[in-house]
Amino acid sequence: MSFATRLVQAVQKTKSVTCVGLDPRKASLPAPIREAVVNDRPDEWAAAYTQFCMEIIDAVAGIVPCVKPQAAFFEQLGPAGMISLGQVVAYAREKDLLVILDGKRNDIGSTATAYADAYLGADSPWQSDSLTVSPYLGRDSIEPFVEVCEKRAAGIFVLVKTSNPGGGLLQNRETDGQTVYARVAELVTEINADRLDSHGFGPIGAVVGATYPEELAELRQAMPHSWILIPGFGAQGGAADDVKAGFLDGGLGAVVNSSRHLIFAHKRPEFADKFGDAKWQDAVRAATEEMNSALNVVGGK
Ligand SMILES: O=c1ccn([C@@H]2O[C@H](COP(=O)(O)O)[C@@H](O)[C@H]2O)c(=O)[nH]1
Repeated sequence: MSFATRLVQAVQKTKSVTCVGLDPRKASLPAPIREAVVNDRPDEWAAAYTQFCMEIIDAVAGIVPCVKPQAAFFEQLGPAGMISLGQVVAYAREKDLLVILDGKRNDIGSTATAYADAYLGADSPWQSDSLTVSPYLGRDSIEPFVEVCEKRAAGIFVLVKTSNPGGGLLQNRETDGQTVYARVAELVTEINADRLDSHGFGPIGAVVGATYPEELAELRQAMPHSWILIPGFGAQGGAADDVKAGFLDGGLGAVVNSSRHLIFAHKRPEFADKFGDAKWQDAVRAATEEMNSALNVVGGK
C-alpha cells in the first residue's frame, strides 16, 4: 500500500493530524534521562536520545499517525547518534507510527539515488516511510526518489515554502511572473499527476510552514494531490487557525508537526507544575492531546 494511502489510514484510525517531532536536545532532556549521562560522551548522549525518543513514542503511539525524527540532532553525535537514529526509526515503525525522516536530502541524480536507498531502501538501518527532500537541484534530482518511492511504497516531502523567516529570500523570488515556491509546487503536482491513489494522493508531498498561512492556502490549491507536512506549529508561533487552510474537505491532506512544544512540554508553564521532569511523558501525552483537539476544531480529521 502506498505511503499516501497508509497516511490516510493512519489519520483516520488515530483521528489525528498531529505529527510529533523527535528533536532531542541535550539541554532540554528531562532530568531523569539527562542525569544518566555522567561522562558527557557521545555514546552516552546517544543512549539518552534513544531512551527519550522511545519513551515519547510510547506516550503518543495510538493517538497520532506519525512522527518526524530530525536527523540533524542524531548526526551531531557522530556514529553513535546514527545508530540511535536507526533504533528510533525502527521502534516507531514497530509501534505502528509512520516515520517522516527530516533529512532535507538531495544531490545530482546518481547521488540522490544513494540518499533514497539510505533512508527509504529496504535494507537500510534508517528505512523510513518518507523523507524530506530539497528541490533546488531540479526535477532530475527528485526523480530518483520517486523511483524508490514506487519500489518501496514510500513517500517524500519536497520543501516548497519553509517556516523560517529567511526562506522568502529565495522561495518568494519571482521569475516569469511566478514565485519560486509556486514553481516548485507546480513541479510537485506534475510529478504526482499519474501516480494517484484511490484517495487522490500521490507519493510527493510538500513542506509548507504554519508561519505562512496565506501561502499555505495558495499552495493547498496548487497541490491538490499532495499531503502537506506543516512544521512551525507551537514553538515557532504557528497556531491552529494558521494551518486550517492546509486541510482538504473531509479533513485529510495535511499533517502538522510540532517538536519542542510537545516533546519538552514538561518545561512549558502550563504543564510544568502538574507534571514537571518526573512525569515528563505524561506532559508529552497531555500536550499532544491538546494539539489533537485544537486541530480537530479547525477541520483536521
Ligand atoms: O520549513 C521547515 C522545515 C522543517 N522544519 C523542522 O521541523 C521541526 C520544527 O521544530 P519545532 O520545535 O516545532 O519548531 C524542526 O525539526 C525543524 O528542523 C521546520 O521547522 N520548518
